[in-house]
Amino acid sequence: MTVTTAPAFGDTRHFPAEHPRVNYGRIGVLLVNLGTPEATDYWSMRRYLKEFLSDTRVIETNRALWWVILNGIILTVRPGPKGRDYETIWNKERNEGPLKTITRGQSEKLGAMIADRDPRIVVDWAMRYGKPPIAERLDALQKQGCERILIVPMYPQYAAATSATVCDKAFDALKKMRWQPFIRIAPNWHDDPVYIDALATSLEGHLKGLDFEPEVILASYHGVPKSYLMKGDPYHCQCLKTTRLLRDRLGMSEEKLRTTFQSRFGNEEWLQPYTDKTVEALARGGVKRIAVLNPGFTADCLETLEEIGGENAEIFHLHGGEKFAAIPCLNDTDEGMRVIENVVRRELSGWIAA
Ligand SMILES: C=CC1=C(C)c2cc3[nH]c(cc4nc(cc5[nH]c(cc1n2)c(C)c5CCC(=O)O)C(CCC(=O)O)=C4C)c(C)c3C=C
Ligand SMILES: [Fe+2]
Ligand SMILES: [Fe+2]
Repeated sequence: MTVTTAPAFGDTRHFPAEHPRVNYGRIGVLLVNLGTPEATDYWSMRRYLKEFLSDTRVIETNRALWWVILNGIILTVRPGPKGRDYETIWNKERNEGPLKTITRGQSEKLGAMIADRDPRIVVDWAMRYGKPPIAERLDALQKQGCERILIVPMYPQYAAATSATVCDKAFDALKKMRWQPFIRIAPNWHDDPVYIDALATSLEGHLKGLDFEPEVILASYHGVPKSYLMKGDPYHCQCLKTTRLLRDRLGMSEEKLRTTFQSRFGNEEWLQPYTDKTVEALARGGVKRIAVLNPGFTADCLETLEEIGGENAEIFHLHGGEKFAAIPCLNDTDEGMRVIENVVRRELSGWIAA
């Protein structure tokens, strides 16, 4: 049969009967965040931590030595207490971590926001560790006819331990595909004016809702070992730039809005100043009121809700601080969605009409 006009997506009328049915003509967008355990019990926590901490992009320590430390100590000692931490933030209604609930929400809202733009676009989401895995969602997008897929690592600042490992995993999956979709990777957006504006609007809104004015505001980012910076990872500089642009946008001084790094792991030196040590020093130094925001996290999770809203609030109060506010992440709020939509629309250019 001769095809005279381009078929609509999924239109298989022109396939000879003996050909397999193949969908085509669609464009996929895959939001990928870090991942979260499936449950808070010891074995679920252990499975999650094992997958996460076996990633050579996350832990760059000598393989043989790390295998002994991971299997001999960490996977025995850490799952129990960390599972109890997850319990405190768990979404009981959906029986999942908040990172998953929020990422799903972002994907659904983005789908609705760009459907009007081009009906060929399909939006989906995946997790680098745990479920749903990247390979499964890439496969599902391809089965729906996505010949082109934009992968969006959900990190405003690039780090090999986060953004690059998403790409590694996606390309591992592509290696097994006969008809590979064409792939684009969305770049990080640490200095995008839409992102800086969203952070500023969100922060101003939350500050207005407080019954106090913070003397100091910490922009706390997830840390990485200092050695990663020395090997050329741009993460540290991108975090500092985000805070600087936010400070400029809000007209705040360097004393008032400061960068810190949290979630230190192991004995190596990580990026400094450390959030917990800064919170303690501020309280000890007589500062009574602080707020902490997490510009590097696109979704609230253990590290923001429990570590900042729980642990660090406790440290502050324990050392004489009085008022502590943990500012929520952008999540799937209007401001947060504006940031994601802006990145996605820009990176789809050339694939969809301007
Ligand atoms: C040990 C090495 C780790 C590096 C390097 C690291 C970098 C890094 N992580 C995030 C974002 C998140 N990390 C989260 C949890 C988490 N991170 C580590 C370790 C490293 N992270 C561990 C072991 C854990 C699990 C909890 C624990 O055992 O302490 C999360 C939260 C996930 C959730 O389910 O809520 C996020 C998000 C970034 C952005 C980053 C480097 C830039
Ligand atoms: Fe982490
Ligand atoms: Fe730097």
